[in-house]
Amino acid sequence: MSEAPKGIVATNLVRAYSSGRRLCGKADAFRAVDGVSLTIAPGETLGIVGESGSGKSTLGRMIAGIETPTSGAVTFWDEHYAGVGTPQWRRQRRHVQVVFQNPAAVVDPRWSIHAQVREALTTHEQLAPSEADDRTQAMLAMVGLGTMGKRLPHQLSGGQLQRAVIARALVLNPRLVVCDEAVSALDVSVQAQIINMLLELREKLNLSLMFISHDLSVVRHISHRVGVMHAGKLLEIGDSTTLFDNPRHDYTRRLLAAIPADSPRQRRQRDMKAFGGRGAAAAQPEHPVQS
Ligand SMILES: Nc1ncnc2c1ncn2[C@@H]1O[C@H](COP(=O)(O)OP(=O)(O)OP(=O)(O)O)[C@@H](O)[C@H]1O
Repeated sequence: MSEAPKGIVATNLVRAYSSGRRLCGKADAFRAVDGVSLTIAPGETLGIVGESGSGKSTLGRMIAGIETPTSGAVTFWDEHYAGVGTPQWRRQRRHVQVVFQNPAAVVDPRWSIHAQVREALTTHEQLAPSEADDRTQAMLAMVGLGTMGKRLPHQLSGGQLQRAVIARALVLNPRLVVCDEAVSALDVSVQAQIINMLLELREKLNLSLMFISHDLSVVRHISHRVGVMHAGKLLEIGDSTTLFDNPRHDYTRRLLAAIPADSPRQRRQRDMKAFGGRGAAAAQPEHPVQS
């Protein structure tokens, strides 16, 4: 019997940047990410929270393989990331996709969304034109844009455009999607629709998700486990319910204090209303990894 897939394993990741100052004649460096180790299992959603500047996006970029760590390593289903730009890296890139906050910034305003999703697919796979069209259409239908493929980006709402960007990421059948503030720019009701769609697709495609967000209630809702970043370090990481109900660290308690204080019942009602009653509990990861 083959061994169970291992997902993502990050070990002691450090990313140092120059602070722009010189100390005793030497360039001074600070660590945006400072010794972070974590795992994400197949099918698991790991939420990452922390104040602005705590290193969440830098960590996400290293996990996605688009930023090279100063030290430490990421293995992706047992393979180390190859150097950025190498042929091996290009092969690995299709398995990990990133969805950022502003969809308008990452689409080509002159191309229809069908053309953009199709192009992502045909860049990585040699397909007969009709098969490329069929798979593109099926993916657009999966994100609720089945009738909108011919539209240009400016003919879509912000939420529809983010769906198109998600379709472009998922058409390659990635194993991991890093969502960096992926719903933060959207209206609350549209956020809930996109989150519900991600939850459905996560189950359908057995996706691993790294979900970086300032919005703790969304993170709580979508994540199996949550990590708290502060000044480049992972202060604590654990099961979502335990971390939110019983944080170990003072900093986490202060961060959680920013969530509107409502009772568990009110919270459930709010979640039911916004998310149709589904959440992290709806699907357990295939191979949960304990940190
Ligand atoms: N390319 C870079 N060069 C220099 N410093 C950088 C670079 N990228 C990020 N930083 C710095 O690293 C630190 C962490 O940044 P990062 O964007 O990872 O934080 P964040 O937690 O995602 O913040 P936010 O929630 O505001 O997006 C910040 O102090 C930032 O200014």
